[in-house]
Amino acid sequence: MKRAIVLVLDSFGIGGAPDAAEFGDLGADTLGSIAKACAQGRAAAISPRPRSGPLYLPHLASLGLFHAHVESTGQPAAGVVLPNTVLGSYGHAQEISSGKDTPSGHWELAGVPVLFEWGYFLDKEHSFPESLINDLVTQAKLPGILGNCHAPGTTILQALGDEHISSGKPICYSSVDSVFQIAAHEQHFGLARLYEVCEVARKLLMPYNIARVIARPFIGDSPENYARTGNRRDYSIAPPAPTVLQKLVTERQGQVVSIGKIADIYADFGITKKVKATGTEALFNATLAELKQAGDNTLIMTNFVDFDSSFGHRRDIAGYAAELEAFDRMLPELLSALQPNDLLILSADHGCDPSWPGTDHTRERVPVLALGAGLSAGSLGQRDSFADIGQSLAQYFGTSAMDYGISFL
Ligand SMILES: O=P(O)(O)O[C@H]1O[C@H](CO)[C@@H](O)[C@H]1O
Ligand SMILES: [Mn+2]
Ligand SMILES: [Mn+2]
Repeated sequence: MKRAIVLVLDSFGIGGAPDAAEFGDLGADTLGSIAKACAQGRAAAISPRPRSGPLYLPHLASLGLFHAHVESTGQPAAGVVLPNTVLGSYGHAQEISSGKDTPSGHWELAGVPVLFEWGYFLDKEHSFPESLINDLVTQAKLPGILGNCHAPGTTILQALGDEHISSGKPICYSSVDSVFQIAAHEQHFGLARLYEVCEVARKLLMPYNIARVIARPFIGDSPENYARTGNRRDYSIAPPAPTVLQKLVTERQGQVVSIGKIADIYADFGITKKVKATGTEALFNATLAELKQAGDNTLIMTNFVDFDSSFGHRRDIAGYAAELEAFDRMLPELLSALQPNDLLILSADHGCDPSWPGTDHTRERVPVLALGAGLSAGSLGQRDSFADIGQSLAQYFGTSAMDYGISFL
């Protein structure tokens, strides 16, 4: 029986990208920076997850996480003792896609790097062309829009949430990513209405080559308590070539189970079942439940978005550390549910170093932690593309080969 589980810890980079300087990210290292802050006593948290002291990830360590990090950066993570033996194969992968965004990272993981340039809204103010705004206002029957700038998604709610509610104008914003994000209140504006507006925007943005429109619904009644909800929805374009997910479905009649926002990121291509869940525990439990009932030729792929959206972009080092430690505590249950021929892969789609200036992603290598399917314990070394994961999955499931990547199986 062939079953693979791919866990994408969104934004969990391990430094060391050879082209980091081109992105202004030389020295960015999500894991290393978190470990350093923890070792220096700068990452204590009280709520929602109390933590203090050195970063404690014993199960990820036994899968080779810190070994991979040392090989990626040449620096041991602060305050961490490397285990003498590891259970699985570990390596670090660099990205060949042009961007450090979520679709690029995920598509490359699935064997399809993004070698073209996305469109971007580069201006930090007045970011969107007037004709685009006019078309959106007309076609989606809006009284206008707010925002029209680069912004972190939480602070823009504090600034414009009240005006949004009183005017009925959605809040449109972007970042260094190829995104058009639309925030609107779930009750006052309406969730279904927000999704409709996003669909109109998705069509209008096709000529601009924008990777994603993102619906950012929120709740609350004042700037102090406006909060985004789990009803976020990402509208991606189709991957530029068939991913390993699609090949598994079409060539092997396999099943691909999306947990969290995976289906959104692949624009539903190659997905046979979608499971939504909000929060790291719920995503993890959904993964476990799917694993327990998965049959032959099944790929379960989960995106753990909170690392990125709740902690990385928020530059919340203690929160990121606490979330990693919580994830680590969940791992044994998954490891014990694996059957001998199952293939487990843990990786990430880009970095988002919470100690880095600004609030954007950081260009980094990602961990490749793999267990099962006859892999022996030890280093997989440097992987020249995230696509090595896609190629390995192609080999494992016996699909035709991907155009990119070298299998580590
Ligand atoms: O600040 P928020 O809304 O979380 O936005 C972040 O999320 C988007 C997708 O990763 C990026 O554009 C980034 O800026
Ligand atoms: Mn991401
Ligand atoms: Mn992000």
